[in-house]
Amino acid sequence: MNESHLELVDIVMSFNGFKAIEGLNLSVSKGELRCLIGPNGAGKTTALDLICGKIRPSSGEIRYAGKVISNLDEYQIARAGVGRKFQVPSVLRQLTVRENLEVANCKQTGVFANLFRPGISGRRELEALAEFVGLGEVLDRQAGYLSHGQTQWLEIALLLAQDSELILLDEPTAGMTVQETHKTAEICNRLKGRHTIIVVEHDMGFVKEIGDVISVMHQGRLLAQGTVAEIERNEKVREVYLGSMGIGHA
Ligand SMILES: Nc1ncnc2c1ncn2[C@@H]1O[C@H](COP(=O)(O)OP(=O)(O)OP(=O)(O)O)[C@@H](O)[C@H]1O
Repeated sequence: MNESHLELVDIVMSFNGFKAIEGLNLSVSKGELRCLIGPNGAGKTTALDLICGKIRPSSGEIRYAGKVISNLDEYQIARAGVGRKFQVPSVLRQLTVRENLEVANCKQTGVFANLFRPGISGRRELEALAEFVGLGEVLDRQAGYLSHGQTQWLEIALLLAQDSELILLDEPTAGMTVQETHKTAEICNRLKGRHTIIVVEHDMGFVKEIGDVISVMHQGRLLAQGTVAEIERNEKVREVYLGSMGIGHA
């Protein structure tokens, strides 16, 4: 767990002179699930945009699996194993769940290698993956007819089908019911150790369910980092984000 899988080193991101990220340093270990929290405008989504190559830093360096990726194009970073789930789903609504997974998986040779032992037929693996995210019963349903929660889980399954080693989730529970949020936490917890995951979230109940280490951003920088308990106690974090009532009430 100690090997650094992703490193952001002195990152600055300037939009026409406005510094959305101003000297961000972040290191995430292999197999770790890191929660990224902070007030609106702190730079969390921009940080994910930088990691997946949607934008390039004005200065600084991003390293993934020991290699500099901040000079690569988005498709090259995706090919290197970085998968991003956006707030707006990108599933193919006309296709079934099964077909969506097949499309996501078709370019890979090591079928679902991260999740399931080799030797199982592609069909079995695909079904096991659907089961893993709770979509086993709706494999042949058109994606356009899935519930909001199911659509989000399909998005996560698509990243797994692409064999993404580093998974970036931007507010995965937005718009979910309490039950759906809890189920998403279960999925995230089961992925720990097998994938490196960064989750940007405002739902502090969810963060508490999944977070081992939490990084708090404020004004484009890292304000604090630690366990849920440490973050809850941190005066600076309470001041800018959590208020005085504790993380459960943020
Ligand atoms: N393309 C852009 N051009 C100009 N400013 C931008 C751009 N993208 C982001 N910003 C600004 O950078 C700052 C950080 O935005 P970002 O979306 O990363 O914050 P965030 O922490 O994800 O906030 P939220 O929790 O509201 O999603 C904001 O002030 C935002 O307006």
